[in-house]
Amino acid sequence: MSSPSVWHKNYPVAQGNRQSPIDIVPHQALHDPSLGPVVLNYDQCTSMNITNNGHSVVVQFDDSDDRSVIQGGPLDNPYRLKQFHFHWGEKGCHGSEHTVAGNSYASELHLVHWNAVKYKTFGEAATAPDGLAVLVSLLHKTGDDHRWLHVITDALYMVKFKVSTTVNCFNPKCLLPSSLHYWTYLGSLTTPPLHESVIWIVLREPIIVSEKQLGKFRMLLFTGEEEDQRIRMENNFRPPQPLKGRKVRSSI
Ligand SMILES: NS(=O)(=O)c1ccc(O)c(NC(=O)NCCc2ccccn2)c1
Ligand SMILES: [Zn+2]
Repeated sequence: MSSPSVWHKNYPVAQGNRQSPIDIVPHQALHDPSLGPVVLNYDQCTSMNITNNGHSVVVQFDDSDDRSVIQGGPLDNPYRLKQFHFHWGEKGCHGSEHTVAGNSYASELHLVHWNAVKYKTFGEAATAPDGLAVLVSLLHKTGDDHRWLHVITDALYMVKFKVSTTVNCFNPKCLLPSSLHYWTYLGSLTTPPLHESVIWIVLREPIIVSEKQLGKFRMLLFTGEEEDQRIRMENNFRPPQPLKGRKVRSSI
């Protein structure tokens, strides 16, 4: 598992001008009245499987048509939902990738979408400046269980190693906060290949999850069943990157 500090050796774009994540400073964000609400049209049944890919746990969706899309807000086209995944720490309130006024959260959910109007495949979109849109939900650890996150955390024991299992009819809308107020800025993938192709939409309101639910993410392994070394999957987050003059806009 290579660490973020050495990524620039193989991926020079790691030191580029629109890298993610960033620290969001709310009072420095520009309120842009032209920014409308984000609209989520997620079809109930396009989820397919949940996979431990050795870097995170990913729920993949059928993106062969426009049944599950995000549109509006900063987006000029509808973007198709392809997958969602999480980033988390090893304890406490560290583990999110984006921070807010220097404060990090215990975990962060990324809902990854691609611009299927302008590009033929996800791979092509992933290298285009307006190719991807990632919707972010910050996970705040307090006490109570999140009533829907357990659907995911209860499946994690099945993907402890680098394997996949099916997940039917999971609508990720249930993992979002009640308010869809957001900050938005132009950035990149937060893992190699770090392509600068992401329009980031970070929801302001965190969702509340429990220590128990977070603990289930931390029992995942980076390693496969056949490997003799067992390395716990934790701290799979990149720290905030330089803003390099970018403006963060807010929807309210
Ligand atoms: N974290 S993120 O920016 O939302 C994001 C979204 C879609 C992606 O394909 C990726 N990156 C990704 O899949 N990279 C290939 C697998 C990988 C993941 C982590 C480290 C090294 N390689 C990141
Ligand atoms: Zn991510």
